[in-house]
Amino acid sequence: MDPSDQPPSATAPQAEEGVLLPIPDPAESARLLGQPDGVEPFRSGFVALIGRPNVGKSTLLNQLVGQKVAITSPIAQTTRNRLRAILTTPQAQLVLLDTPGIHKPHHLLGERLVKTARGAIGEVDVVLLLVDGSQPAGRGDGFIVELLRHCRAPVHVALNKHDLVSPERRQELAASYRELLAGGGQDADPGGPPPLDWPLHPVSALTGAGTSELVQALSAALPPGPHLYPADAVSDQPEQLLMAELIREQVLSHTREEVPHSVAVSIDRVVEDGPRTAVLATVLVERSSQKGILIGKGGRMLRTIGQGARLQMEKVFAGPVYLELFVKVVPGWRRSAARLAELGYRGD
Ligand SMILES: Nc1nc2c(ncn2[C@@H]2O[C@H](COP(=O)(O)OP(=O)(O)OP(=O)(O)O)[C@@H](O)[C@H]2O)c(=O)[nH]1
Repeated sequence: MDPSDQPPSATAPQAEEGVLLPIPDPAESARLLGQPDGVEPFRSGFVALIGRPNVGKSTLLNQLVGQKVAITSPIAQTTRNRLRAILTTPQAQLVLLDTPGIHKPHHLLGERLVKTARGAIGEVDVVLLLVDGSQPAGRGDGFIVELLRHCRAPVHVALNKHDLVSPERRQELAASYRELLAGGGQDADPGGPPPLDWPLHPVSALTGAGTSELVQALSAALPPGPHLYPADAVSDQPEQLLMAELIREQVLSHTREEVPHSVAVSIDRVVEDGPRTAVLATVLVERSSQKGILIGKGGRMLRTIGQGARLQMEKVFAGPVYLELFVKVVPGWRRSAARLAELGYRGD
């Protein structure tokens, strides 16, 4: 007999039946987590920080966790790796994913940055869209709003850099973002997508103004849940990655446009040498002219970079650091997928 004629066995999966999952009920979750009645449950979860380059994502992360976990720079596209910063309050634990600014990719590294940012949106409990609130809403903001329109997680919008704006102008700027979310205000196409009611939060990542209200709103949007990391953790980033980022930050702040986008740092060795940590690292550039700039006259530039990075490392790792820096020319490293993967710039 043809096996396909046989009746299905009792244990065979019944594909057509499907499974009905219960809709999450916060009160029920709180009860299961052992929360007494009337007490707000502890909440925890993942928050993706999304925004155009240079809107202040790294500055906000550092401000929220109260210490340096991400590098910042006035040059766009500083953030390359997805970083988890952890913020624990008495009410909640927020695990924040820093994502590279969303922009149009120009080369392989650019494509990976965008892919990492898009990937983060699908995996989180809340999305925080950060915009430069010192400027009216523009087309770039519209692009990201459309990207986020169908995301499953609730979206909150932080209007950053409010310290740069006079109180009168703030209303005007906030209105431009409200209009963007509403679908273009009076000119809106009646058949267009429905308006979005994402909450707006004015903040200054630089001064910290408005950030505690923002944390409260984000915490309330998380599901009830336990601590995901120890309460005193601020980052799950491997130490060596942070060391490399601190060196890259110094390169970005001491050199001009000729160098920044073509620089990567690899940490070659870390040795615990008594009370101090010895770090050997290589700065990779694409052209020998860039190597010349980085080393500087009589090695002066490299010394300045090394000194700055060492001081930052000593702050972050709370102890003396000995840092030795090398510079190496690797032509076209930005375009080489294998080299990117080796340096930890993952596309997945
Ligand atoms: N005045 C002011 N400047 C800010 C604020 N937040 C960030 N900045 C500045 O804006 C610049 C960019 O900040 P970053 O935090 O590096 O921006 P980012 O969004 O992480 O940038 P990418 O890594 O390119 O995606 C830096 O010069 C910051 O000092 C703010 O609230 N007020």
